[in-house]
Amino acid sequence: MKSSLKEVHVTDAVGMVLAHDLTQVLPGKFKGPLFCKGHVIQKEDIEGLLSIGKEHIYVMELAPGELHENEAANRIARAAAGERVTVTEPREGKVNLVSNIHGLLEVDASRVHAVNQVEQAVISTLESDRPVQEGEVVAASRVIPLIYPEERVQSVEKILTTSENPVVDVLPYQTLKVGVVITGSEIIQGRIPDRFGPVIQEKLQKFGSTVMGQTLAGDDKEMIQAQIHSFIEREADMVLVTGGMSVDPDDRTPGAIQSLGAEIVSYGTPMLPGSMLMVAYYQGIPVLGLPGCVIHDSYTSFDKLLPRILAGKKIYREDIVHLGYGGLHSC
Ligand SMILES: Nc1nc2c(c(=O)[nH]1)N[C@H]1C(S)=C(S)[C@@H](COP(=O)(O)OP(=O)(O)OC[C@H]3O[C@@H](n4cnc5c(N)ncnc54)[C@H](O)[C@@H]3O)O[C@H]1N2
Ligand code: MOO
Repeated sequence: MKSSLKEVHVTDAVGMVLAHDLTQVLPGKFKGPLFCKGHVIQKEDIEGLLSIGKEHIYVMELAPGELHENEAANRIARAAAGERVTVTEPREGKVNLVSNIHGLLEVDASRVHAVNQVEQAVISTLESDRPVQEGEVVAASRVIPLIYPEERVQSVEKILTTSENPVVDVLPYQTLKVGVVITGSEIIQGRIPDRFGPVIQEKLQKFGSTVMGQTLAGDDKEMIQAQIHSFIEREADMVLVTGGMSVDPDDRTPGAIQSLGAEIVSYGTPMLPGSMLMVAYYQGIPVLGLPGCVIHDSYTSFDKLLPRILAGKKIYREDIVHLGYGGLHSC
């Protein structure tokens, strides 16, 4: 590095980079750093420096082509952030990316990996496709040394901006009208009360969507199909069919969805619980078969996929395949 030290009067030092830690000594009370090496001197620091007798300090002069860690981290964060993400002020060389909304985090993992290949550049994120809250820190950037070559920041910026899609953004949830078809002879005959409806209602409400209606179909394939059709005619944005997803002769849900002529993305997922889930699209509308475990397991493949669907993403076979790795929650 070509940076050098220069002695300056503190009143001329605003915006300059402190070259070493500055210790404050309050006899009998405190001894410790007032400012650390690398601190960028602010106007409001001057009085504190003068009050401990520091009229002159050593500052670090950056040579052309060198950046202070704060500026480097800031440039990386800005190049990564999408429109629903706010970049915070640098603190100790780290910049946070904060979600502006309650939504689904979208991270391009391949570009994150590529940035982290650049020597001593860091971008760290939460996992993609995860629900995040407004104000939640979703990613952070930094560089390792105090002084960092600008050309490396330029390489990072190039990687981050290779596509017009940002590397880190948050998708808002859409408000969907959801039709619910409850299967099971024990429910339609009133032998046991329905427990699926309230669970679904609560799960949808968390993301701002609503149940437009709920019907009972027993274990009758034609009735299940007719009720799915009826919801779609009434402009449902999604239909959920509950129960009857397993291998017993009375489990009619997969067959009913299949013989509608729906595009079946998957019957079965490699996530436990929730392995008996079906994801299909009929006339472009998501139709899901929900296995019994959704009632009693708090986190299943349905909970994993629902936020994606509500954020307007289509579920592909590859998304289902990827549920297995890290997808063992219980069995
Ligand atoms: N031989 C196999 N058996 C099972 C398998 C398998 O692969 N091979 N998979 C197991 C898994 S995993 C699950 S999950 C369940 C899937 O169950 P279903 O979706 O078929 O659920 P049902 O049989 O319809 O119901 C299970 C249980 O929950 C009660 N239920 C269902 N709906 C409601 C409702 N709306 N309200 C209240 N209670 C409801 C139902 O009465 C049953 O007691 O299959 C495993 N078996
Ligand atoms: O679909 Mo069962 O789906 O894992 O508990």
